[in-house]
Amino acid sequence: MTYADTLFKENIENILTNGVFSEQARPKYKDGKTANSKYITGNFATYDLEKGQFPITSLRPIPIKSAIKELLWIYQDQTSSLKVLKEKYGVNYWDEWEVGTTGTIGQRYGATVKKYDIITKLLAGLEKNPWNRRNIINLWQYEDFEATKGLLPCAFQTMFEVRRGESGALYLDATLIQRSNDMLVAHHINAMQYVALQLMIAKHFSWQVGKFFYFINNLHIYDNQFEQAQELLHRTPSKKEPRLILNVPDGTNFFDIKAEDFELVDYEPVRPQLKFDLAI
Ligand SMILES: Nc1nc(=O)c2c([nH]1)NC[C@@H]1CN(c3ccc(C(=O)N[C@@H](CCC(=O)O)C(=O)O)cc3)CN21
Ligand SMILES: O=c1ccn([C@H]2C[C@H](O)[C@@H](COP(=O)(O)O)O2)c(=O)[nH]1
Repeated sequence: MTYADTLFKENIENILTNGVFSEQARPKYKDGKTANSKYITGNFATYDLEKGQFPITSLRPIPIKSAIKELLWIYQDQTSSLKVLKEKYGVNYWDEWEVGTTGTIGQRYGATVKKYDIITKLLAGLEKNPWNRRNIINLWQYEDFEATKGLLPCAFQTMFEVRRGESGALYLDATLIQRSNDMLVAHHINAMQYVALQLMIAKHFSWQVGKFFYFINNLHIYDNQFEQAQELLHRTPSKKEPRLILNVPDGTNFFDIKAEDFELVDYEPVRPQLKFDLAI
C-alpha cells in the first residue's frame, strides 16, 4: 500500500472513531439541510516526493487533470472568472459557488493572486536569493473578503524553501496550509494541485522537487458521506506507486507550462467512482 493510501485509511478511521461533530456548520446540502461533519483538528503529513511518495489515493479515481487546470486558472490566469474556468479548461465544479450573477467566485483565489501580483513577487524573490526564507503565497486577505461575497479560501497559504541535497542538486520543498478540508472529495485534489505548483516553480528554476508538507486545521467527513467512507475502507488499494511528472525542459517559464505537460504515471485507481452530494 502506498504511503498516501495508508494515511487516507488512517484518517478515515480516525475521524469516524475519534472525530467530533460540528454544531453550527455553514454549508447546506441541495435539499436545504445543514451539512454537519465529523472532524479532527491539526492534521499534518510529510510526503517525500524525491523518494516517490505522492499525495494521491488509489481508492477512487481523483480528477487530476481538472485539479491541475483549476490550479493554472488561479496562478497563471489569475482570475476568479467561472467563464475562463469553463471555456478555457472545461472545468465546471466551482459553478455552485458563483457570487450572485457576477460570473465569478468573487474577489478570491486568482483575483487575489492578481491584485497583489503574488507570483511575480514570489518568483522574483526566489530568483534574487533562493535562501531568502520569505517565499509565501497568502490568499487570506481581509481587504478582499470585504470587497465581495464568496467562499473564503480553504487552501490559503503556501510556503517554499530551497535546500541543497546530498547529490549537490537544489531541491524545492513546499508547505500547504489549509483551514478546512472535505477529505473524501478534495484532500488529494488539493494536495496534488500544490505538488503541481511546486513542480512548476522547480522547473522554472531548474531545481528538483523535494518534500511536500501538508497541514489541515479542520479535516472532515460530511454526515452524508459515511457510506462512501466505509466503502473506501473496504477497498483494496492498487500496488502501483503513482508519480506526477512535468514533461518540460528545465528552465521552462512558469507561465508557459500547460495542463497537457503533466502526466500521472502508474495510476490505477479502484473503480467504480463514488458519488458525492456536495455541501455548498
Ligand atoms: N463541500 C465542498 N467540498 C469541496 O471540495 C469544495 C467546496 N465545497 N467548495 C469549493 C470547492 C469546489 N471543489 C470541488 C467541487 C466539486 C468536485 C467534484 O465534483 N469532484 C468529483 C468529480 C469532478 C470531475 O470529474 O471534474 C470527484 O469525483 O472528485 C471537486 C472539487 C472543491 N471545493
Ligand atoms: O479547495 C477546497 C475548497 C473547499 N474545500 C471544502 C472544505 C469545506 O468542506 C468547504 C468549505 O466550507 P467552509 O465552511 O468555508 O469551511 O469546502 C476543500 O476541501 N478544498
